[in-house]
Amino acid sequence: MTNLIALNGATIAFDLDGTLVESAPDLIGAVNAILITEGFKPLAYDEGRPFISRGARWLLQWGLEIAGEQDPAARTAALFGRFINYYSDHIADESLPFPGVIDALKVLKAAGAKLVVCTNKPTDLSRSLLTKLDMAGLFEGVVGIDSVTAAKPSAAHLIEAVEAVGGDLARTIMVGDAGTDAGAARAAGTPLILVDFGYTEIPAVELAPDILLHHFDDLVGACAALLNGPRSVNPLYETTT
Ligand SMILES: O=C(O)COP(=O)(O)O
Ligand SMILES: [Mg+2]
Repeated sequence: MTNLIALNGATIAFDLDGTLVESAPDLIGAVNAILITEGFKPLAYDEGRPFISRGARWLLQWGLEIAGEQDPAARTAALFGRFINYYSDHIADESLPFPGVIDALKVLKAAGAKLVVCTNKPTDLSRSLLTKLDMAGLFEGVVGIDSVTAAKPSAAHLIEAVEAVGGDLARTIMVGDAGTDAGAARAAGTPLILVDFGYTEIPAVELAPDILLHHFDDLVGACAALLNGPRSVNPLYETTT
């Protein structure tokens, strides 16, 4: 594949869980490790995956609730530290980058775009996951929930992530999988690309992205179209396969 494309001055901000990385197996695996040691039935994969964008604490509480715990909030508070320790030790046992994402990120970077991770996962866990998957070097910054004044869907998260890498909000695109990402992009006034294979209760198409992505092979073209406008895409973007 050959791509001739200019994205100098652009910043592409990426959600992590469900967008860059299929992290559901290890997140749900960690919930289940805790549930099982506490004598509860495990959470079925399909009962957990759509809700991951609500965060790990919510997922653990959900697992406890549907297993029959009478006071899931209090039990979650008691077990959350152990859950995080377990997850941290198993963060990349089964998690994998989504197909085509690494090649797409390399092309965007080579074209001059700054890449930043804008995630509601804590920054240290995000860095650890990306390092273990050999993806950390692709990003100029990793901005987790603990590194910002307000998390997605607040605009502040996206704005501060762009600032962290010296980017320009007016030349930024948000790429995500869920309502939190859509909310941040809309609030910050940036274009929005959503993948349709991530973790969301509301189908991505119903969140009205500017572009709905079915595969990362289409990411570079989508970014070029949004940043350069349809008329300038053809001369700048050339693909031969
Ligand atoms: O772990 C979470 O809370 C969700 O993370 P995300 O923002 O990368 O999807
Ligand atoms: Mg996500």
